[in-house]
Amino acid sequence: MVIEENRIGSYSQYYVSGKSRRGPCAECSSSEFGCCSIMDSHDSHFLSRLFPRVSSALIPHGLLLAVVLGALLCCLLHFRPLAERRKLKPGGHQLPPGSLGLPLLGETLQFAFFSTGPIGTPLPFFSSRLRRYGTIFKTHLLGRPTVVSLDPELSKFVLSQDDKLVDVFLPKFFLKILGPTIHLHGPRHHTFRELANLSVSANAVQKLHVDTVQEHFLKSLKSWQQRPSPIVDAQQQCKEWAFTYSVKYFVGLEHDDPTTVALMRDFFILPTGYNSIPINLPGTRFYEVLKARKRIDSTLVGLVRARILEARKEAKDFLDVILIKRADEGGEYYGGLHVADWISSYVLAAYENTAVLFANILKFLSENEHVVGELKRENFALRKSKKAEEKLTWDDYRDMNFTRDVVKESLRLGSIAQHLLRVSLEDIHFKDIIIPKGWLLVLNFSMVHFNSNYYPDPLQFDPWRWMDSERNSPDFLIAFGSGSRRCPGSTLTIFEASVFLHYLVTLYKWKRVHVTDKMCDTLVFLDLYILPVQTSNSFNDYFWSFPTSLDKSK
Ligand code: HEM
Repeated sequence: MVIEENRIGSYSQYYVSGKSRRGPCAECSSSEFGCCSIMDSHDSHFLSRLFPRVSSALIPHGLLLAVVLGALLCCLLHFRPLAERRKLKPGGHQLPPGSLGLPLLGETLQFAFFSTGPIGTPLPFFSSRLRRYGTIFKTHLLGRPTVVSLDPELSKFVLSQDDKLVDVFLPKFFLKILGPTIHLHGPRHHTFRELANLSVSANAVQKLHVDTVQEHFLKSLKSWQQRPSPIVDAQQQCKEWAFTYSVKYFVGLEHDDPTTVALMRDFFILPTGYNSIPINLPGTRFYEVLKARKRIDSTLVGLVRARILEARKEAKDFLDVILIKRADEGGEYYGGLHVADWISSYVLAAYENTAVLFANILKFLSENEHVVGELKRENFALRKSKKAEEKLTWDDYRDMNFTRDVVKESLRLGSIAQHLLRVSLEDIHFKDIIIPKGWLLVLNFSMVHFNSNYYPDPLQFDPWRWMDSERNSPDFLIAFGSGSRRCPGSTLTIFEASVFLHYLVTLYKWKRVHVTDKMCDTLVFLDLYILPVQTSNSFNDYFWSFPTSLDKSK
């Protein structure tokens, strides 16, 4: 009988293979199966190294013993971190409570099946463990021992340690889909952030986006209205709106430019790769995704090269901002492919999340008539103070308090970035907890947003809760992450969504006719019945006054 070792990743699986029931011992060539010397004297034997003092009396029950020992080994290896915990106790730090699940697999399957659910509801994987273990627990996911944090303090602490105690965790195949920019460090990351400040910080939004966002919206809403059917696939339209606006301000392409259309087709293919099997063979989804990625890169590199030749002096879009900085500083970071990759990262980060936010807002509003009433009150009052075609100013936006609260509440209840993944580069000590080096950290925000200690009656869509000044701080909502990688697009996002609501409620009457909450974490698919408002000042022209046949289809 031989016990063999089979190492997979950092964890070990051991299995027992009987060479023969009554045959010679594979190690010492003794004639009896399970000879005593295996246990007692052959130091080179794997089992004897592990269990040098096992009594020879047990040996006649070799098979049983092998099974028991095998199981014991599995348990020992599986609970190896518990041993670490014992070692760590003297220092006063312990691993958090929780279960590491099955050997190797851990709780990855439970995570895959139960960490999705309809928008605005707690995810079962997290809520069941929250009940059992509290806001910080250990588990084993994606082949790694893991600590899950539903605790805002720990999550913010971890995010403040980016590039020091932790690093972003991304499966390798994600980098192939998203491009290397998503994983920048050090000076390259600083340059990337500086560019973000120049183009989407609060200052930049005031200077660069106030008019263009509105012009783009009005064009898009008009095109919704010109469709043959008044029923609009809101999810798709929001995606197209958010995408075409990103492409406009990042590289200056108009929404109907053939290059925009080609880029949009390819960008919309990329997210289908997140759940694909990463096998790059013709006919697989992953292969199609990588082909789309290549087409995007070559189109963007072409745009960058053409713009370099144009050499504009004044920045009209993000690409100009980059190229002016390139001319000032030069340097290795500004090669065509790097610049193209920065742009594609921005476009991806900007359009995907914004589109989901818009669709979520529409869903929540369609379920909360009283909120729409208050939104109309605030926005019609503002519209009344302006001439018919006059655009909103930044000051108008600052006055749209309730509208912004609707956006924040939608970010809270519909948590878009459900969790961020990090890996620990060193042992991390937080209060009495230790997170050992090499462990995965899952920082979940949706459960923080559902925590009644922070948000009374958390499942209720209640924009008024944001009127409370204590809660009204940007730190309280962690929809945009925290620390050095906190989303640079937060101001732009809230501005865009507020403007979207302003024009939607003042120029259109609309109603939800169909919605599907698929079993996926961040998407809601809904159709809207949308009509232009005849007289934009009419408060009574409320959006429920639709043909009865449509009312029934709700
Ligand atoms: C609803 C809208 C949005 C949500 C919920 C969102 C959420 C987030 C979160 C949570 C992060 C942090 C990722 C991490 O720490 O690993 C992030 C990063 C980022 N976001 Fe957003 N985002 C949104 C919109 C935007 C927009 C409009 C832009 C573009 C202008 C943008 C650009 C970025 C970029 C470039 C990063 C990477 C930052 C870095 O690595 O330093 N996001 N976003």
